[in-house]
Amino acid sequence: MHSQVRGWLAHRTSRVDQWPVARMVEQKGEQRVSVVLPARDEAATIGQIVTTVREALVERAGLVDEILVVDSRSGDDTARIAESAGATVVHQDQVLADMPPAHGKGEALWKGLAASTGDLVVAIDADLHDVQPGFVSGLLGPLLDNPGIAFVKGFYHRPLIGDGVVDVDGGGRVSELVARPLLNLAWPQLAGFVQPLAGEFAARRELLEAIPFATGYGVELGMLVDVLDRVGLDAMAQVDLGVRVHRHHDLQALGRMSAQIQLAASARLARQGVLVRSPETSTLVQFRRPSVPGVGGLDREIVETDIAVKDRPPLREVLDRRRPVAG
Ligand SMILES: O=c1ccn([C@@H]2O[C@H](COP(=O)(O)OP(=O)(O)O[C@H]3O[C@H](CO)[C@@H](O)[C@H](O)[C@H]3O)[C@@H](O)[C@H]2O)c(=O)[nH]1
Ligand SMILES: O=C(O)[C@H](O)COP(=O)(O)O
Repeated sequence: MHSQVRGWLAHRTSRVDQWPVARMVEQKGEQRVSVVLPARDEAATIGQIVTTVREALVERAGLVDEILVVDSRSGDDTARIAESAGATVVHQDQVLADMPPAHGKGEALWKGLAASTGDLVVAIDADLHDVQPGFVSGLLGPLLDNPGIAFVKGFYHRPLIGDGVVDVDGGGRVSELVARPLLNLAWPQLAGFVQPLAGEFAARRELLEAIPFATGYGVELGMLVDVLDRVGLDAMAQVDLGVRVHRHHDLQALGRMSAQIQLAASARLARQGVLVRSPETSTLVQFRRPSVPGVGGLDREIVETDIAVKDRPPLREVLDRRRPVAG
């Protein structure tokens, strides 16, 4: 491991219990905090997450000022449940609605940044079971404690849960098989992040508004690379949040997620001059067991998926272009 990374790990890694809510409230002062939850078809979990954050951190502690759920084209009751649990809900395509729409988690997060108002923004995935208030206060800890920190990523143990069997550290398959090897190869300064794809992070608004956002599932890896580029490793930190349990996707869906992450990485490698060019789209060919026996030598169904990840520009540039010119 790079010696800079070893030093960073020692100085910029902390645990959730080092950041008690009461102290965070004192250190918050006049700053405003938004919790943003991108959510697509999360009716099963969104109500519980919003209720936990609202009761513990908005009403009891006063640490959080705004809970914003970005409904990312859900086909279920996500928006209604989130609203009844006390969140403000915006629909992804209705924020900056005059811009051509884009898809996926990164788009939802970018729209969430545009629609929220906090000086500090905390993002939490909406498919989590058993979210604790410490997820939010822990992520805020390093930001509130040290003005030199601009970005904080969560990490945790990740069980893989299936059919009554629990593999205590078997989760995070895309993180282990795609993101980590890619980061170690191309951006070894980021090798100290225990969960590079964690959807749980916090940052200062001015930083988030200054970087591009990859749409889709490229957003987490793209953000780590862009934040490193903008503020350097010493302004980044990570916090151990304990254990995180979420809904698992099947292997084919994880393959499509991986393809989006690779595209976001390749766009950044091209921007940094490492690759000569990066494709804007690609096709992922996957093979599936057919429901009826296949014909000829290939006993598989061929599934082709268009993979497209584009970068939303830094939000600040978009907002500045819209500001009325004085005089
Ligand atoms: O079109 C979409 C797809 C997902 N989501 C939301 O994004 C979050 C994470 O999506 P999910 O499908 O649950 O991703 P994971 O399987 O948990 O994937 C991991 O890896 C992804 C790729 O890096 C990260 O974006 C995730 O945050 C991280 O948890 C959830 O709240 C989703 O509802 C959207 O808002 N819009
Ligand atoms: O973050 C990841 O690596 C993917 O979301 C896969 O997670 P899982 O292996 O826990 O389903």
